[in-house]
Amino acid sequence: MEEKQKASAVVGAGSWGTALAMVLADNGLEVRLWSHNEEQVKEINQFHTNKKYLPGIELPELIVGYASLSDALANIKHVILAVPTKAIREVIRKIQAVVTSPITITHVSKGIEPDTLMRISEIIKEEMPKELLDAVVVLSGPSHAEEVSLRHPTTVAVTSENMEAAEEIQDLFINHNFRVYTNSDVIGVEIGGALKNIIALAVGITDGLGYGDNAKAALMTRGLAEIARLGTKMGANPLTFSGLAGIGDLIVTCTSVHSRNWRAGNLLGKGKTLEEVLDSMGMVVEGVRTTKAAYQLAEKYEVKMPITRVLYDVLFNGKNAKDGVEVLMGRSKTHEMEDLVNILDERHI
Ligand SMILES: NC(=O)C1=CN([C@@H]2O[C@H](COP(=O)(O)OP(=O)(O)OC[C@H]3O[C@@H](n4cnc5c(N)ncnc54)[C@H](OP(=O)(O)O)[C@@H]3O)[C@@H](O)[C@H]2O)C=CC1
Ligand SMILES: O=C(CO)COP(=O)(O)O
Repeated sequence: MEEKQKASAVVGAGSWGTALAMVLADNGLEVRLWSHNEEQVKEINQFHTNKKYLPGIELPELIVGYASLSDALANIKHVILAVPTKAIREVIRKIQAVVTSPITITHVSKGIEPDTLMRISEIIKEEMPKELLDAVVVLSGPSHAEEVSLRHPTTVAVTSENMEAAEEIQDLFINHNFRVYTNSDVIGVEIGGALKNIIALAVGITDGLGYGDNAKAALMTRGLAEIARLGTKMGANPLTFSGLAGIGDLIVTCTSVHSRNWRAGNLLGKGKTLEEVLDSMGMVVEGVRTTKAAYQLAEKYEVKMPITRVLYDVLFNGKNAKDGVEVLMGRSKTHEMEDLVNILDERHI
C-alpha cells in the first residue's frame, strides 16, 4: 500500500497529461506517463522533453515515459486519465484489461459523448468493472497546460461522488503554483468544463469576423446563461457555474491565445472550412463534438440554447457565421433570467 501511494500514472501524454505529470513530480511523486506513441516515450526518457505538446519545457526526472500500459499501471492506486473525450472508452477498456486491484481514476477531459449524451465520469463507470474502481474524480477549471508547465499560478476544482477521494486528489496535486479546491457537484463541474468549449468556439468566430469586445462579452455572458440552464435542468447546483469550472474556465478559454477552441473558431470566422481548421490544429478541439452533444442535450431536456444551436448549424449545416450572428441578434425579445428562474422553480430551489 505504501508503495502504491508513491507513484501515480498519467494516461495520455498530450499537453494536459504532461503538464499535470509535472505538477505531481513537483510534489515529489514518481510519475509514470503512458503514451501510445513509442517515439514520444523515447523522447520523454532520453531528452526529458515532449516537444510536440509542450515545446521549450524541460520535464522533471521523476517523470518516466511508459509505452506498456500494464507496466505503467502496475501497483498504482491513482490513475490520471488525460485523453480526448472521443478516446475515453477505448482507453478505459485498455485500462480495465490490465489492472488487477482497485484504482481511483481522475479524469481531466472536457467533453460529452454525442448520441449517448454521457458525461465522462458516466462513461468510466459504465466501462470499468465495479470491483476494479475505487472512485472516479473529476479535475477541471481554468488551466492551460502551457501556463501550468511554466508553473504560473493556476486554480482548479476537483469533484467526485466520493468526496474523500476528491480530497485525496486535492492533496496529491495542490502546491504553491497549483491551487486545488473541492466542489461536490459532479454534474455541474463536468457540464461547465465541457460546454465552455462551445462558447470559446463561438467567441473565436466573432473575433475572426472582426467583431469586438462587446460581442465577446455578450457571447460569454449569454453562453454561461445557457450552460447554467442546461446544467441546472440536468441536476447541477447553479452556483457551480459561477465557480472555477463555470465562469472561471469560460473566461480563460474565451480569452486566451492558448485555447485550441478559440483558435479553431477564429480560423472559422476568417473563412476556413471546419475540415481545414481541424487538419491544421494538431491537437484536440473538444468543442466541435461537444456542440453536437449539447445540441442533442438541449432537445432532450427542452432547454433553450440559442448559441449552441446556431453554432451547430455553422459547424454541421453549412450556415454562414455572419448569418448566425444575425439569427442570435434577431431573436424575439426576452427577460435575461426568466428561463433559469423557471428551471429553479421546477426544481424547488
Ligand atoms: N491542454 C490543456 O490546456 C487542457 C486540456 N484539457 C482537456 O484534456 C483532454 C486532453 O487534452 P490535451 O492533452 O490538451 O490534448 P492533446 O491534443 O494535447 O493531446 C491528446 C493526447 O491524447 C492522445 N490520444 C489521442 N487519442 C488516443 C487514443 N485513442 N489512445 C491513446 N492516446 C490517445 C494523443 O496522442 P497522439 O499524440 O498520438 O495524438 C495525445 O497524446 C481534453 O479533453 C481537453 O479538453 C483540460 C484542461 C486543460
Ligand atoms: O480547458 C482548457 C483550459 O482550461 C483548454 O481549452 P482548449 O482545449 O480550448 O485549449
